[in-house]
Amino acid sequence: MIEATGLTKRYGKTVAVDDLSFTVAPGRVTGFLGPNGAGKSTTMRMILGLDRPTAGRVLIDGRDYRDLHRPLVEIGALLDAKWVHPNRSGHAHLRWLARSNGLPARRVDEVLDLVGLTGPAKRRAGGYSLGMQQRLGIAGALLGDPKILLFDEPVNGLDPEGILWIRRLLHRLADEGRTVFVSSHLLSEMAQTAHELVVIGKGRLIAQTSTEQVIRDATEDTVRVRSPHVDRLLPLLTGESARVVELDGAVVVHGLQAGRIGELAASNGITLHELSPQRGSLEEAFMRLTRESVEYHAGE
Ligand SMILES: Nc1ncnc2c1ncn2[C@@H]1O[C@H](COP(=O)(O)OP(=O)(O)OP(=O)(O)O)[C@@H](O)[C@H]1O
Repeated sequence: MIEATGLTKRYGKTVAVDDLSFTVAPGRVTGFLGPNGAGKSTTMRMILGLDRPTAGRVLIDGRDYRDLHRPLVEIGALLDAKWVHPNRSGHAHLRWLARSNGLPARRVDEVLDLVGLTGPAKRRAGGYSLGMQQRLGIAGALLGDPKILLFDEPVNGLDPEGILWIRRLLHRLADEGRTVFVSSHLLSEMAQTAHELVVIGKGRLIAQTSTEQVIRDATEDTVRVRSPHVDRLLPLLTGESARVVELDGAVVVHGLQAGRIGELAASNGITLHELSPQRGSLEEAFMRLTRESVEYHAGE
């Protein structure tokens, strides 16, 4: 469990994190979302004791990071996959990490196997692809078999197979009862990966709830309808106070359920070629929620 209370970080006049309170529960994947500069990395650094809060605090299973006796056993993190000496092999990097944290050497082979990096482990890390670097970073986070895991942009630059692999890994870690906190700008991926979301903008909390609820609250479900008799259908829909927008030869209906539209069509002998409920996306929800918090809009 991660608990942030009134967490605040100022750099001179910049308020990077502003009175932020949230909790990250075990057994779930919690996504950490926010526009560029929202304060996600700063928050993660404070969780890991790499930055000292100006005010407020963040606790890891009830304790401050600085009070953890063997941090890697309690909390593992991937903050920057490039944080590896380029001339060291992946294996040597992990062995050094294990030794400096009092972890057994056999754990190195275990985590290399877990992330599928056993083959190239003896090659110099400077020659690793981005995907291999991410896997090595994740191996480092898993080294101490911690109950809490933090991943900052783990799918950054990965190919579809790598992204799918990360999604499955995060789900497995959560299923094992771990606390998994992960930031990403890939919203379609987060919609499939995260059970819960913490959304911030300009350092402040915008939403903390389930991914489904975030989408439901910030978007409107619509129904897409195609019919050869649109002219007869439209007055029936607007007669029930629905709002209709014609788009690409179809009608997008706001404010009326698919079932009711089907009933109206059937009882009036109107043929339908399509009747498909459309769910709002996390992208739409995110845009709406963070509209006020984006520092720079395109075209400015
Ligand atoms: N060491 C620092 N000194 C001064 N300002 C900083 C420092 N680190 C971060 N900031 C500022 O704090 C704010 C939050 O930055 P942060 O990197 O935490 O955001 P982020 O949500 O991780 O952004 P991104 O999605 O672009 O990675 C930004 O305005 C940034 O410029």
